[in-house]
Amino acid sequence: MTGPRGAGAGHRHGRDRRAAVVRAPEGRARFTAQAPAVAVVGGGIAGIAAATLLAERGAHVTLFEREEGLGGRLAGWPTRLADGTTVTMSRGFHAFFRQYYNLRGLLRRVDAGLEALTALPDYPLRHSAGLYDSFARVPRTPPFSALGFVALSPTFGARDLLRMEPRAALPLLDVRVPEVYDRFDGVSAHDYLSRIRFPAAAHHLAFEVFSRSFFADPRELSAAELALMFHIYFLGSSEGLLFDVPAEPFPTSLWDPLRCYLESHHARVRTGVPVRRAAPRADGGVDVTTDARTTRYDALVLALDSGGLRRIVADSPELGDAAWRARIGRLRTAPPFLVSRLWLDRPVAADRPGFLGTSGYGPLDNVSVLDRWEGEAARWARRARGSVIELHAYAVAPDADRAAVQSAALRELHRIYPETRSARIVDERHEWRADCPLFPVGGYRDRPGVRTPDPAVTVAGDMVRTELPVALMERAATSGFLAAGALLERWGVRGQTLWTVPRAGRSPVLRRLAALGAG
Ligand SMILES: Cc1cc2nc3c(=O)[nH]c(=O)nc-3n(C[C@H](O)[C@H](O)[C@H](O)COP(=O)(O)OP(=O)(O)OC[C@H]3O[C@@H](n4cnc5c(N)ncnc54)[C@H](O)[C@@H]3O)c2cc1C
Repeated sequence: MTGPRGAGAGHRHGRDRRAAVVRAPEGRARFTAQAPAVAVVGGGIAGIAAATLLAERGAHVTLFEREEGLGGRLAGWPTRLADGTTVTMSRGFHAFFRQYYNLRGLLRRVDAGLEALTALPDYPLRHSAGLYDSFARVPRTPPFSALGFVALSPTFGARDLLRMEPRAALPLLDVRVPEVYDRFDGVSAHDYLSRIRFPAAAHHLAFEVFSRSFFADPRELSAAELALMFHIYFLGSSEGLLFDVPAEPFPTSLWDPLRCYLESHHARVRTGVPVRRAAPRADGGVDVTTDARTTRYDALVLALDSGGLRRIVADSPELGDAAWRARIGRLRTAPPFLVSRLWLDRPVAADRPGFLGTSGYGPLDNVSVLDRWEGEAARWARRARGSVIELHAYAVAPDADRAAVQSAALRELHRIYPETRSARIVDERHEWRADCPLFPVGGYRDRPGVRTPDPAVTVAGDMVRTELPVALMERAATSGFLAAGALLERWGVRGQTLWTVPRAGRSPVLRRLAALGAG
């Protein structure tokens, strides 16, 4: 299925010459007569990707989203501040990495030059013990990226390097999906890193930040997910750890244009409409039930967060088979997380980066200065002569006192950017949610693939097994295209050409080294 870039493979949009193309099975360009009706449930990235491809091919698509707006975890909604301004609240900072080829392909449908995205120049990390790491000067092409990071990072001293257990680290040089799960899904990220004897400071700084970005404590996270992440973002791709962020709030930059695009392809977008149940029909179709009615569709894409998928499957006793239903029932959701946004009456120091990953600062995982990159926040900050700050705290204990966590995050902000101590909070919003998937040790076998026992029903979302090296938003987009493609294939219509970072270690030298580790 994969091969080098070639005719019909689509454009390679990144800089990595080894990025892999995944061609869809051959088929008609689109439906002509008698196009099927398809329901897509869930209006996050996965559902939007699936609905987009199906609608482009001429299917009659209805996209159901429970919330009032599209975007799922990247939805935005208006909120009125104490000073009378209406702004857009969201869960804020999301890094759109350069190796997110399929997500970028989705966005290019409405923004060919990706002008709605703006680059952040660095990904600095700071530890409370005083260590500071930066990826800005690190070369982007492996293995120089890893070597450069080690050479430039104050977290790797010569003594640390000598203590490391290189043999245990070698498999990181040749990560393949799904083999990485066979090998490492039974080990926690924490135990694996301890085995490598990663220098404690680097462990805290780089890996804890990474692992917590998966909303999990490293003691719970599968080492396979961590190894995969290492491959995608670091050793397996020459795009580097560079990323972009939307230059305006998510609805303006992303969802409003994509909704128009869907509607221009005759898709019906039904926001504020939760789907309650689905039931297979004897004629091969599926009945989809909302609070108002039950409607027959020829096929169904379930593009939900893991809790939403569990709920619908639990309430739809005829869907799939017993084994599949049991696996869905075992899917887990990561602990709650907090996104706090503060509108302050004074600016932060001019040299503060737009985004800073943090470690060792209590519950705080990162700090964004939103007005550095989001137009709406920048306009508010200019008018108020202030700043807009966002704090993220992931993997919070479910029974934690939430007000205390919010106060602790603010105290840590004061430590990191002391000039904020004297700032007055003009207004603040605190979003507590728990809708990210958890990838626990040994959990891979339970995660659903795109296909289900019922050929008329497919699944998409960032918890789905795609057998490709993709994660987070890119897994959502990729699985959405694959879920739509699996339906199109049945009807002899072509799916989406996809791209991924290389599907194995990049160079023969690294692969040979990795083979030593396997011995
Ligand atoms: C704070 C935060 C920061 C993040 N940062 C990054 C980052 O920097 N980089 C990155 O790549 N990823 C990041 N992520 C992860 C990213 O947000 C997700 O991977 C991605 O948005 C998942 O998309 P999805 O479509 O799979 O799921 P979702 O966005 O959760 O979409 C599922 C949709 O289904 C809807 N739904 C549920 N039940 C029903 C129902 N019964 N009927 C109808 N609709 C229903 C939900 O309302 C939701 O809109 C971050 C996530 C969070 C929360």
